Amino acid sequence: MKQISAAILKSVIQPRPQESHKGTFGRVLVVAGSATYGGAGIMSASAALLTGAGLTTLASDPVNRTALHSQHPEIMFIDWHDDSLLRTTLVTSDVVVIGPGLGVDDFAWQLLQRVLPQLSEQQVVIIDGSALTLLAEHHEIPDTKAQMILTPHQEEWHRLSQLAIPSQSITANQQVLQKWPAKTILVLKQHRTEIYQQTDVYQNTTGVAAMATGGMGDTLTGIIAGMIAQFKKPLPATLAAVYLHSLAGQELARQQYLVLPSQLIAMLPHLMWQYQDRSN
Ligand SMILES: NC(=O)C1=CN([C@@H]2O[C@H](COP(=O)(O)OP(=O)(O)OC[C@H]3O[C@@H](n4cnc5c(N)ncnc54)[C@H](OP(=O)(O)O)[C@@H]3O)[C@@H](O)[C@H]2O)[C@@H](O)CC1
Ligand SMILES: Nc1ncnc2c1ncn2[C@@H]1O[C@H](COP(=O)(O)OP(=O)(O)O)[C@@H](O)[C@H]1O
Ligand SMILES: [Mg+2]
Repeated sequence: MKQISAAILKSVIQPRPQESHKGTFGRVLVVAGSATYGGAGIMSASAALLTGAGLTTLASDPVNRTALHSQHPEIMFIDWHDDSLLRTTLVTSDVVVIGPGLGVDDFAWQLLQRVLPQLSEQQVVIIDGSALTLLAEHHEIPDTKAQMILTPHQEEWHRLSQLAIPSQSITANQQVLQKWPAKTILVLKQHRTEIYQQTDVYQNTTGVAAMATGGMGDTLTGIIAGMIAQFKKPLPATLAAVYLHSLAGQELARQQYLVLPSQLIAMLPHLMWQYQDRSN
C-alpha cells in the first residue's frame, strides 16, 4: 500500500494557462440533493466550483434552487424532473457526480437508471451516497460506459460488497473490485481513506476527527470532480482530491474543535494556490 503525500498536489495542480477560458477547465454536472437532503447537492456542487471547475451545474429537486443561488449564483441549476435539459447537460459534461443526498425512493432509482447509460467512454462518473445504497439494494453493477469512481464510506461498501466492516481487508476489497470494469476506482472513506484501482492501493495520510460531520463526504465528491475536470487523469486527480480534502480539514482543525464542510470548501482556492506546481 502506497502512502499519499503532499507531493501528489504539486504533481497534479498546475498553474492555470493564461491563454484559457472557462471551457478549458471542464464542465461538471452534479445530480444530487432531494427535498430532504438538499444540502448534499449544494455542498458537492460548491466544492466543484471552488476546486476550479470551469462550469458547474447542479441537477436537483427544485426546492433547492434558491438556497443554491443564495450561496453560489455561479452554479447553474436544472430541475431534475426536466428530462430533456438533463440529457443535454449530461452529454456536454466532462465529469458527473451522482448520489449525494439523492435519496433511495423510486424516483431516485429511476433517475440513476436514466443517467448512467447515457454517459460515454470519455466521461467520468463519481457514484456516492444514496446511489451506492440503491445499487446495493438492486444488486447491480451499473450499465455505463463512463469510467466509474465509487466513494463509499465503510457501511456503504458493506452494502455494496457484502463485506462486513471488519472483513474489509485489502485483499478482500481488491477481489470485490475485480467484478467491476477494469478502470473503476474505489475510494473507501474512513479515518485513513484507501484508494484502489486494479492492483494499486493507496492510503491517505491526512485527515482528523474534527471532519466527522454530515456533508463531509458530499464535499469530497465535488473536489474529485473539480480536479478531474481540470487535470484530467482520473487516478492522480482522485488521489490529490482525497489528500487536499483532508489537508484542508486538518489545517482548519489547528484552531477549531470541529470543521464544517462549507468552511473547508471556502479554503480550497487558497490551499490550491499554495500547493500548486511552481517549477515552471
Ligand atoms: N446535509 C445533507 O443534505 C446531508 C446529506 N447526506 C446524504 O444522506 C444520505 C445518507 O447518507 P448517510 O451516510 O448519512 O447514511 P447511511 O447511508 O444510512 O449510512 C450511515 C450508516 O453507516 C454507518 N457507518 C459505518 N461506518 C461508517 C463510516 N465510516 N462513515 C459513515 N457511516 C458509517 C453508520 O453507523 P453509526 O452512525 O450507526 O455508527 C450508519 O449506520 C446520503 O445520500 C448522503 O449523501 C449526508 O451526507 C448527511 C448530510
Ligand atoms: N475521524 C475522521 N478522520 C479523518 N477523516 C474523517 C473522519 N471522519 C470522517 N472523515 C472524512 O469525512 C468524510 C465522510 O464521508 P461520508 O460519511 O460519506 O459523509 P457524508 O455522507 O455525511 O457527506 C470522508 O471523506 C472521511 O474520510
Ligand atoms: Mg456520504
